[in-house]
Amino acid sequence: MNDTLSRLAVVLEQRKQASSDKSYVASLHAKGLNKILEKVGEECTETLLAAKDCEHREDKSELIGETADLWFHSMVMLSHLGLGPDDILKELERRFDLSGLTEKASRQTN
Ligand SMILES: N=c1c2ncn([C@@H]3O[C@H](COP(=O)(O)OP(=O)(O)OP(=O)(O)O)[C@@H](O)[C@H]3O)c2ncn1[C@@H]1O[C@H](COP(=O)(O)O)[C@@H](O)[C@H]1O
Repeated sequence: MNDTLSRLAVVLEQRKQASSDKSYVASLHAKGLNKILEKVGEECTETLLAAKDCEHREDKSELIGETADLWFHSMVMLSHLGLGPDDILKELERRFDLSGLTEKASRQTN
């Protein structure tokens, strides 16, 4: 697994036991799944707006920042539900070399 993702996953697990006053991640876990999903939704919208904004711009830093926020909050969501980046990476690995068009066609014949 990517080293940064795996290190972040370890920190997110540790933060389940941390105090909400000292940790943003702990405060999200304490507020519960609905709050976490609200943050994922917000970050998703902000990412879409940043992508649209930077389409014809050289500087893509805003999109990079918003996508990092989205990935981070998605990881908190997964961690809250007992999953981690390795579960998602395994699924992407399974799909490797499987054309999206072939996969779609196989669903339509079933
Ligand atoms: N990668 C991140 C990360 N990315 C974004 N954020 C926080 O996510 C929040 C994003 O919220 P918004 O942009 O919506 O801004 P906001 O208005 O402050 O948010 P709200 O008040 O609406 O919740 C900000 O507080 C950011 O600081 C992150 N907070 C933590 N991490 C990682 O998680 C680790 C543990 O963090 P703590 O639990 O805070 O120690 C850190 O060491 C980092 O590695």
